[in-house]
Amino acid sequence: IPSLSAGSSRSNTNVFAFCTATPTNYFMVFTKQETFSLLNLLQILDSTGSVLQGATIKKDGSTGAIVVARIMRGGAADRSGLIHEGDELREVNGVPVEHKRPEEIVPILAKSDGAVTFKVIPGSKEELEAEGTKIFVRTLFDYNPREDPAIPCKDAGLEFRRGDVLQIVSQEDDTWWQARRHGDTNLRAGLIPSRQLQERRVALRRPEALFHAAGAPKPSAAGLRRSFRLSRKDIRVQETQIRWRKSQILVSKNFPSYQDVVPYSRKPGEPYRLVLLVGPSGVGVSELKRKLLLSDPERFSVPVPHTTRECRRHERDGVEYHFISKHMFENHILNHKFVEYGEHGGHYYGTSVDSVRTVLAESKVCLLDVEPHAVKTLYTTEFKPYVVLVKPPAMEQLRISRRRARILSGCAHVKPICHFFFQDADFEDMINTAQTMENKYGYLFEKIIVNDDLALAFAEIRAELARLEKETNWIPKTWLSQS
Ligand SMILES: Nc1ncnc2c1ncn2[C@@H]1O[C@H](COP(=O)(O)OP(=O)(O)OP(=O)(O)O)[C@@H](O)[C@H]1O
Repeated sequence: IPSLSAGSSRSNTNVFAFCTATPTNYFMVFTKQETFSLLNLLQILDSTGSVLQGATIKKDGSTGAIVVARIMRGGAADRSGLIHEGDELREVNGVPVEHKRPEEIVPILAKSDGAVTFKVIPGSKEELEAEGTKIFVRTLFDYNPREDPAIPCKDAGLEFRRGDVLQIVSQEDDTWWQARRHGDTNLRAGLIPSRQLQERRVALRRPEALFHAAGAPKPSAAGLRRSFRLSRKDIRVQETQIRWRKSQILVSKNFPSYQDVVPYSRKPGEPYRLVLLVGPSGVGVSELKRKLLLSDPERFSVPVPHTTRECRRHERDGVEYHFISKHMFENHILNHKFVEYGEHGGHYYGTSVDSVRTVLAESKVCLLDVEPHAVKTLYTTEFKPYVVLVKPPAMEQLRISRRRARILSGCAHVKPICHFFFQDADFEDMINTAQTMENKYGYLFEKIIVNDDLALAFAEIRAELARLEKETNWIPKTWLSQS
């Protein structure tokens, strides 16, 4: 029997039968058309006995006909090229299905012994060519089709974890897209909720961040930062807390579900991506940063902060700090030169955008810990920030791991003062703040690290940063348009 291309199978010639084999040993047989060109009898066999693999059916609301709702990209039905979305099923194994519901048809298919015969009227809808148009997204939520009551077919769903990169292979349906996990050897696509569906679903739920806002603005004992040198150290604590209060109430109206991404590989000589560490006060951001710096000072560095305080005898301008006048500092503020700035003990401290550029120009990986609202300033093509959220573990683990840890408060330039052990209230505050950060800024975080055991958290972040240099990165598509 001559092997025909999939496209020619839909021609209306008087084909009696043909057979084609795919790598999965999948066969299609067309028999003689019964009436005229549009009515085909299609027999599908496959070696595993599963039939119509990779397609879903539905009852057409207006005509009552059973139609093929979706062809899963890369699945057996898709590869056959013989059955298409919109095709009408008239018979299955000789049983008329016109007035049946889809759930009544499934048992007929299940009873089949390896081969099933369909009588199909090809639909008029032409398949949109998805080939060649590669759309990639980073997922911003976990999805399990088994737990989704709305999905039309749980078996056709694609499970994913937050942060996975998916290739979207079909967006023809407004509510259910088809996607493949990037790098997955399984070519068959799965159903995922479309952006529109997911964002509408989340918006309809009560936003958790709003929920937390009710009891949120509780000043934290761990609220003070130590310095600007090796940690975020406090920057106008009170103002930050006020800002947080507002931001918790003004929860974003958007709940991004997928972020459009494109592959990116750093070219030799190009600066490294800026590494931004974000996390609630006391969670261990400074500790992780300090460990990274100590582990490889040739590779990692931090920007030199600015201050208006006096230079001490052992200090050198441009090493510990850039010492500048109050007038100049305020000028820099007005000219938006700082990523973050604050006041402590009557002096200003701040990290300038230029000091970040200086580190990157030295071909080092620049580590910077910032409040989440400051990330947006650096979320540009120039810096291509890799943003990590450091989260606390659950209360029980916090109590155990921080048994001997002390809250570090004060300022490094006054010598770190560390006196208080963490209390449950500090842990609660840490957990709530991390949750609020995730709710509000989740789409910015490329990696979330839970800092339970310090050694493990450090090993994880170090491995992640090493991976970043070796593997293809996925950066927001918007950064391309900026350049
Ligand atoms: N996983 C951990 N296990 C035990 N102790 C930890 C862990 N992570 C951090 N710590 C300790 O918790 C305290 C606070 O950590 P750190 O100063 O790094 O927090 P931070 O996130 O930088 O907050 P801040 O900027 O307010 O100082 C320190 O004493 C640190 O040694």
